[in-house]
Amino acid sequence: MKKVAIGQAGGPTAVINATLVGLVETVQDECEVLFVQNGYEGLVNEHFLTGDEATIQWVTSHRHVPGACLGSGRYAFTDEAITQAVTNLKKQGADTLFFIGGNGTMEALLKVKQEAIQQGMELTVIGLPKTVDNDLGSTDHAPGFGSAAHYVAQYVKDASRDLHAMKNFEQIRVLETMGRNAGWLAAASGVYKEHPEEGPHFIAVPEQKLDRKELLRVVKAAIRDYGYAVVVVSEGVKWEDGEQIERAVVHGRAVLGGISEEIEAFLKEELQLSVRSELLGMNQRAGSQEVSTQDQMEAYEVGRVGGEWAKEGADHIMVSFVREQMDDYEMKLKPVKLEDVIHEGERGLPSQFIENPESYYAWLRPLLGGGTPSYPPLSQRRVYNHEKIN
Ligand SMILES: Nc1ncnc2c1ncn2[C@@H]1O[C@H](COP(=O)(O)OP(=O)(O)O)[C@@H](O)[C@H]1O
Ligand SMILES: O=P(O)(O)OC[C@H]1O[C@](O)(COP(=O)(O)O)[C@@H](O)[C@@H]1O
Ligand SMILES: [Mg+2]
Repeated sequence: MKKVAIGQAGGPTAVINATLVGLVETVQDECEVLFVQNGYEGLVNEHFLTGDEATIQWVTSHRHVPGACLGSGRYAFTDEAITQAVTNLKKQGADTLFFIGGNGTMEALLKVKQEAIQQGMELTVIGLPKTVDNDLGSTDHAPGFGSAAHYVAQYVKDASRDLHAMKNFEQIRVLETMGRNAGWLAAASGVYKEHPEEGPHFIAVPEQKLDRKELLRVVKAAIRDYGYAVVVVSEGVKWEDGEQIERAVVHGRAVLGGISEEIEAFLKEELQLSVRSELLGMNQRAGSQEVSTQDQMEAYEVGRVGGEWAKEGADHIMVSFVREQMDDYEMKLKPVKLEDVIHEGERGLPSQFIENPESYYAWLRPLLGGGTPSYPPLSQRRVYNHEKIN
């Protein structure tokens, strides 16, 4: 009987547990299951949970629960730690290792495979994708992103209504999204926009440097035409002459954020209007109230299919999504080599999607589940009080 170790690593999502449940339900009859707690740290420090009946039942009760029920986290997985991880897996008698995670997780998984080869251990490794940033390479998208995109788009649509209602008091809102070096999430903020007066009016993505003149031009035009302006900025955006803003470095990884505050200060100074910046918050990645039904279904399938492929002998691959047709979305999965995923690095928003947002929205819509209810246009009566803006 195979012995399968399973862990989750990196930032959690609203649907990462669905992938775990899909996998566990697929392998539990034929394999012994060993859960790894707290990401790669659990492999090194032997935070294992035996997959007995009660534990399996507890894990599978998380199918619709956000977070990462095994514990995830970020951990300095050094070469020494990797050697220890493989030694521990050997000690446990595990012959297969699954990790559910993003680009960092896949890189670590391949390192574990290479170390196992060094130690003469036969270890199958399989990666199951998750990301809210959609920066994972060699796949059309990954579970977690659709829900996060829906969350951001709905938030921005509603924030427009909030700000429009208050425009005699506050005129500009700057909303900062997650995404690290990739603009997929920030760019998704416009997918539910139905009327020109609705926000977002300006979106800044990390793939392009932020031009002060252009920002000012668009914000002024929105204030002039609609009386208010909504700006969306991805946490990884740099000014044309600036660097990425790092709030901290933890285990060698930068915690990004703060560009929205700088934009707030800039626009206040330039326009002498009331401006508020806001971080959309950590629930972008794991909020359960905005889960996309498509994303939830796909997350489970990724786990199920990964389990099936392991039974058929797959090794050092990640389960990935392919899209064959743009206009008729059908979920299709295929194995890709971990080396290829890693080789691609952090995948940014393609320039054709930046230049043509409608083509991006067409690509994105199938991943959002039910989408959003339609709102009527904002008030047609223009009673604005910003003579300063011309
Ligand atoms: N280059 C690497 N070498 C070894 N381990 C890594 C590497 N990158 C990431 N990891 C491990 O994988 C974990 C998950 O990666 P991280 O980048 O945090 O999230 P994600 O997998 O979502 O991109 C890290 O916390 C770390 O333990
Ligand atoms: O504060 P942290 O640890 O950087 O977490 C926030 C980050 O986590 C993420 O949600 C996801 O990161 P990973 O998928 O790479 O783990 C990023 O978008 C965001 O930058
Ligand atoms: Mg990552």
